[in-house]
Amino acid sequence: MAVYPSNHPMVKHKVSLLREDTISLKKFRELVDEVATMLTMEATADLELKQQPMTCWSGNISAPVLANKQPTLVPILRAGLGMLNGAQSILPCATVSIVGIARNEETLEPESYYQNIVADISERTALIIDPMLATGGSALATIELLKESGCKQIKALFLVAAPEGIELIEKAHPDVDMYIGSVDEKLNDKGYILPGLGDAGDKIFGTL
Ligand SMILES: O=P(O)(O)OC[C@H]1O[C@H](OP(=O)(O)OP(=O)(O)O)[C@H](O)[C@@H]1O
Ligand SMILES: O=c1cc[nH]c(=O)[nH]1
Ligand SMILES: [Mg+2]
Repeated sequence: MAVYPSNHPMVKHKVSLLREDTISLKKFRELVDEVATMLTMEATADLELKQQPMTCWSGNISAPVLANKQPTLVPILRAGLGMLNGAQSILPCATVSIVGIARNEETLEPESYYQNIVADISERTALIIDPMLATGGSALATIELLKESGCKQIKALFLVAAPEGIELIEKAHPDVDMYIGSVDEKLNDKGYILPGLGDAGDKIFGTL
């Protein structure tokens, strides 16, 4: 298991811009998309390659291409959809396995309402995408669902994560790698990340 907080200055800069209280819907969506793209680059830096013979303008060569099927992207509805375009810009042939989970805002427990996992999940790395890792309950439920479905390798990408959520995932699923835009300070008494972004789903979809 490894936790990879991004060290890229542009990721840090853009996550800081996302925190601006008066940010517009358009700007929030654009920044979510941009940071998702950069985290996907970081999370896919170890994709396996194989040498493939091909005919090039200068003759026959052997060139590196992906050795395996592209990952399946796993957006956790709703907010995870905001990261989908950015992730697909790096992985244009990635399949999409959608998981619908809403956190019960009273109990903070994840409530699952939809799932559609690709049939060949055992042959693909799953990249969970969700802007927020708070208590970790939603990510934990998603990881368990993916493993029950036969997934053998899971990575999870979050724009902002609380230490509480990271610890929960680390303990329960030490084989899952986490790529994080910013590790924030803590959760407040309502389970929101501080300083955080507020409710990411509401900000992406304008349901504030
Ligand atoms: O780590 P947790 O404590 O489980 O909280 C994080 C979850 O909460 C948010 O989704 P939310 O339930 O608000 O649904 P939404 O995307 O529809 O807004 C967020 O996008 C995560 O999925
Ligand atoms: O800070 C938080 C916690 C859960 N969900 C969010 O969107 N934001
Ligand atoms: Mg929400």
